[in-house]
Amino acid sequence: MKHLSFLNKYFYKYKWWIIPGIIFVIISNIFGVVPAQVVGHAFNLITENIAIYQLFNGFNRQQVIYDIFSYSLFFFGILILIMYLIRGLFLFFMRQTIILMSRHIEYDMKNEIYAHYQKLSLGFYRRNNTGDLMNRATEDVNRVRMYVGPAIMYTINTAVLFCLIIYFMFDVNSTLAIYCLLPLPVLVITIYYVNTLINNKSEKIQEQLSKLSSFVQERFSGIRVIKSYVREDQTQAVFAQESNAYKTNAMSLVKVQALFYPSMLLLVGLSTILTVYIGGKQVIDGAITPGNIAEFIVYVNQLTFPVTMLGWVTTLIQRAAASQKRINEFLQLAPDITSNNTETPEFEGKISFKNVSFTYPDTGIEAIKDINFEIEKGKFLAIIGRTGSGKSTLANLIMRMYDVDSGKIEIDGKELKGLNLNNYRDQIGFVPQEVFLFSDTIKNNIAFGLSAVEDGQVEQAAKNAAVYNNIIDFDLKFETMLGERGITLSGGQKQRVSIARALIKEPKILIFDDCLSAVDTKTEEEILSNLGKIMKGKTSVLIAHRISTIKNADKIIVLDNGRIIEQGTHDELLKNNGAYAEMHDNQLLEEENS
Ligand SMILES: Nc1ncnc2c1ncn2[C@@H]1O[C@H](COP(=O)(O)OP(=O)(O)OP(=O)(O)O)[C@@H](O)[C@H]1O
Repeated sequence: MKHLSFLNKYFYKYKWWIIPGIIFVIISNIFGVVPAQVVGHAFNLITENIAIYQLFNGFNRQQVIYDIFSYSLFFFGILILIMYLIRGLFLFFMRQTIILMSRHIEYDMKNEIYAHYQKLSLGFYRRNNTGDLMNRATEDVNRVRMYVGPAIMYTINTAVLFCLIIYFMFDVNSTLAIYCLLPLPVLVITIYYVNTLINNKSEKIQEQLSKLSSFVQERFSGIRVIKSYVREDQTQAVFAQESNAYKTNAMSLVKVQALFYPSMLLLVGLSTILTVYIGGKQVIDGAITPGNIAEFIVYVNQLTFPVTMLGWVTTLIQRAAASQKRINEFLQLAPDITSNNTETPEFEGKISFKNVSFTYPDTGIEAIKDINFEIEKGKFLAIIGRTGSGKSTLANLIMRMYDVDSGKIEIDGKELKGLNLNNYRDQIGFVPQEVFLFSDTIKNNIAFGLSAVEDGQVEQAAKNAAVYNNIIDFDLKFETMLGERGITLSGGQKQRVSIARALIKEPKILIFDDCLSAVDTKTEEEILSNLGKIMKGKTSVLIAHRISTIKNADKIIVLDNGRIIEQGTHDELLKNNGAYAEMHDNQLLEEENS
C-alpha cells in the first residue's frame, strides 16, 4: 500500500474534485436510505387501513376510507419517486466529480511517465523490453486509475451507506438489526475469496492472451520467412496449442463466476429470511410494526451491492498497489546521462578523444579501449574496421548516448560531459546504422529534427541525399505515407531519407554510421560529392566498410577489437602496408572478380 502514497500529490492537486465528490456521495446515500422508511410507513398504512376498511363493511363511509387510503398511497409513491430522482441526480454529480478526477489523474500520470521515459538514457531502453515499457504507461496506469476513481468512490459510498443503514436499523430495533447483519461478514469474506480466485484466473487469461498476441504479431512480421521455409502448418499448430491454453483458462474462470452469483444471492436470501422470521416475532411481541420488516428488507437489499463491491474494491486496490510499484520502479530511476549546463554556444566541431575506454554495462563487453585521436574543425574523419570492432560505439560516445568509463571526450576543447546536451545534440546530424522512419509522410520524416520547415528546404535535403528523383516518382511525392499504412521504401531509399533528415539540420558535426551500405557506388559518389559542398568548414565523421567511400578523408582510423590499430590518410595507410592496405587489396580483388 505504501506505493500508492505516490498518488497523494494528485489527490491534493484535485482536492476540489474529491471534496465535493464526498459530499455528493453522502447526500445521494441519504436520499437512498430515507425511502426505506417511507416504504415502512406505507406498509403500516396498508395494514391499518385494511382493518378499518373491513370494519366499515356495508357502510357508505367505506368508499371515503378507500379514497383517503389510495390518495395516501399515491402520495407515498410520489415521495419515493422524488427521493430516488434526487438520489440519481447526486449520483450523477458524484461520478462527474470522482470519476472525472480519476481521468485527470490518469492523464497527468501518463504524461509524467512519458516525460520521464524520454529523460532516461539509451542503456535503459536496452535493459527493458518495449512491451514492458508500454504496459507500465498504459495497462498499469489504467489499473491505478481504477483505484483513484471507482475504488475510492465505492469505498466512500459503502462506508457512508453502512453508517446510515446501521444507524437507522439500530434506531428501530437492535435485536433485528444484529440478526439482519449477521450473514454480512460471511458474505464479505466469501466475496473476497471468490474475487481473489477470479482475479488470479483473469491474470492468467491476460498473460496467455499477451503471449498469444505477441506470437501472432511476431509471426505476421516474419510472414516472409514462414512462407519461404514452408512453416505455415507448424505455425498453425503452435497457434492452436496457445489458443487452447487460453480457452482452458477462460472456461475455468466461467465456472467460478457461475458459482459466484448464486452463492451471493443465497446469502442475501438468508438475510431476508432472518429479517422476516425475527422481525415477525418482534411484531408479535409488539416491539416493531410490520412496516419495519419491509423497511429492513429494503435496507438488506441496499447493502448487498456495496458489500459485493467491497470484495471487488479490495482486489482493485491490490492490483493498483502492484501496478504503482512497477510504475514507481521506473519513475525513481535517475537518468544516467544528465546535463545541467544551460549555455547555448555554437560549436566549431573539433573532436578529441583522450584515453577513452568504454564497457557496455549490461553485457560487460569492453567495446572501446584506450582510444586517442583528434579531428580538427571542418575536417573529414573516417572510421573503418571489422564488424564488431567498436565503430558504432564510438559514434554513440560522440553523441553522448553513453558516458565514457575512463578518459574524456572534448568538443572544441571542452569536456563533453559538461556541455548543454540538448544544445550539443541539436548541432549534430546523426544517421544511425539501423534506419528508423516513422509512420508518417516522407516530408515529415525528413523535417523531423526541425520545428519549422519550408518545402524548399525538404526538397533540397532530398536532392543532397540523392533521393529526390525517387520521391517525385511517387504519386503523392513528399506527402507519401511511409510505414504500415503507407508504402515500403527500398533499403537504399530508406538510408537516403534518413541522410536527408540529418542534412536538413545543416549540422556543425555530421555523423554517418555505416549508412551508405545499401546504396550503389554511383549514388554513393553523388552523395559524397554533395556532402563535400554542404559540409565545407564543418566536421564529418563517416563510418564505412568500403574503402572507396572514405579514401578522400582527412584522417582515417582503423579499429580492431576496440583499439585504434592504424591512423592516417588513405595514401599514408596504403604506404604503411598494414591492415588498411590488406582491406584495400581484398576489396579491389572482390571488385575485379565481380
Ligand atoms: N547496446 C549494446 N549493449 C551491449 N553490447 C553491445 C551493444 N552494442 C554493441 N555491443 C557490443 O560491442 C561491441 C562493438 O559493437 P559495435 O556495434 O560498436 O561494432 P561495429 O564496429 O559498429 O560493428 P558493425 O560494423 O557490425 O556495425 C560488439 O562486441 C557488440 O557485441
